[in-house]
Amino acid sequence: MTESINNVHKDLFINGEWINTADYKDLINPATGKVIAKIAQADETQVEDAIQAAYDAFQPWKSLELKDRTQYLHNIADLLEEHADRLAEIMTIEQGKSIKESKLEVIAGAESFRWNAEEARRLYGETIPAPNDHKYEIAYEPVGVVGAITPWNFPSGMITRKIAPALAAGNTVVLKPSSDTPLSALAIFELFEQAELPKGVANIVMGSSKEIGEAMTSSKLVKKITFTGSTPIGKALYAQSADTLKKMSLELGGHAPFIINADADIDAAVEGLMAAKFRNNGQVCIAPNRIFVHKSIKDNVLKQLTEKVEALKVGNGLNEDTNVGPLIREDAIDKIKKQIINATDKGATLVTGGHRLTGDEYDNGFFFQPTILDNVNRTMDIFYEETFGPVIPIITFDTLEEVIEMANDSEFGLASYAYAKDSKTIQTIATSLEYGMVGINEVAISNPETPFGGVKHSGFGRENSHLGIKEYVTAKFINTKFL
Ligand SMILES: NC(=O)C1=CN([C@@H]2O[C@H](COP(=O)(O)OP(=O)(O)OC[C@H]3O[C@@H](n4cnc5c(N)ncnc54)[C@H](O)[C@@H]3O)[C@@H](O)[C@H]2O)C=CC1
Ligand SMILES: O=C(O)[C@H](O)CS(=O)(=O)O
Repeated sequence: MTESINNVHKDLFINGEWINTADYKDLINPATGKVIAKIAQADETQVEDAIQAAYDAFQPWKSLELKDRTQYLHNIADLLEEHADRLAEIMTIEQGKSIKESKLEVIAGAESFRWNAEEARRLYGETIPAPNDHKYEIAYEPVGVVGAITPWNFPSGMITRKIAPALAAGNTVVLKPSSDTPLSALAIFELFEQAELPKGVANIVMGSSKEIGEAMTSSKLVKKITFTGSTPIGKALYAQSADTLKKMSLELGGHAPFIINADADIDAAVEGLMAAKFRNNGQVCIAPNRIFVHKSIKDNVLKQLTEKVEALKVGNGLNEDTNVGPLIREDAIDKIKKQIINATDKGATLVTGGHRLTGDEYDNGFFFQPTILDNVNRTMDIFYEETFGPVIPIITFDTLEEVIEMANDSEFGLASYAYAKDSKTIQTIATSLEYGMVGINEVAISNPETPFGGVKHSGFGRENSHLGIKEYVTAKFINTKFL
């Protein structure tokens, strides 16, 4: 286990060189609570060096012939696939998720590099009808240096879905990965080095989030910030970027409603809910967080769900039979416990779970029982706060109008789901939900081909798909008069 961790670089990668620092910070394995590595912490000058390196690399990278530029991305995709087992092990050790999920995430990252390499070749400009002696054109041009700040819940996927389109469109990047999961990012950068990506095209700095965030947002050289993480930090970065007027993509919190209508296929709904809710132990911004069940089918749904939840195997993600790993940190357990206590104090029923798992089997890891709460209502914090953990709150409803109103009663607007059969009901739900994504009788809503992103306080901008790469270009209008 320690070999894969020991062999990863722990330093900054700036202008094609591994750079050490004066300060190194402990990294914890959430399944054991033990220190597994010491990670370089950049000082202010080193962050500026990374931004400058990306700036210097921009013109040559942007000017490469497209087939040459995209070949680098194809090579990176090959390397990600080749090293998927090692990258997955590193991810599970630092983040906790099951090894199967980690491997799928790395493979999806390779797919992201391939998709964007292909899509870069279709970043066609446009011509607009113009007078005979004029030509009106739109050309899509890369924005320049991109500052990317990523979270810990998808330590590899969040990086690949940002860096792949940025590089494909001709930009250069400075990445600040989450301080909870830097090793997956560093292992990816080792592959960039192996792919002989030109110096400065991709740089990585770890250190104080606040200081690096401030350096990126205040820099005149950085033209775009792409961020995935919590809504308060997203808002802070938005405000900080006002002075330099950066282009931004913000993929923030979610609080997905999951509606099970009276006519739903209950087996399919329960299966979809289990898959979406317990992926990465609920630490997913598109995880179902408020489960609205029609009162006529509640008992049946609850029975099936309880059996499945109680059968989940919680443990170290490295064990092949683990379904659900630990939470990321101690404070994640505190947040969930607080929501559960608040809900039960106000009348919710604890159907199963509700407690931290301790004892030899769980080391000193951050393990929590998969939990179901019944009789949840709007007086409870869990109705409005993002949970980011293995808790299923059940809320019953009577009419379609009532459930749509409740589902939309959230400051968030990222993902939403509904299970129903009647086509008019489906149409009403799909058009009425105020969310960036709606899954109908389906929970797989994140693919390289399809747009991912939210509305309201879940942020703006889209990742993946033909829209995702457009977030990394500007549209230039060229008006030529022929003399
Ligand atoms: N949308 C999503 O996928 C995510 C949502 N969250 C939500 O946020 C809650 C808290 O999780 P955290 O890890 O604390 O999220 P966070 O928003 O603090 O962390 C996300 C990233 O932002 C960085 N960051 C933190 N403060 C910053 C600052 N002042 N300037 C620049 N970068 C900064 C972090 O180092 C990390 O790289 C979770 O419980 C969950 O509700 C967290 C992670 C991902
Ligand atoms: O939590 C997220 O940011 C996403 O849900 C990850 S994924 O579902 O697109 O893989």
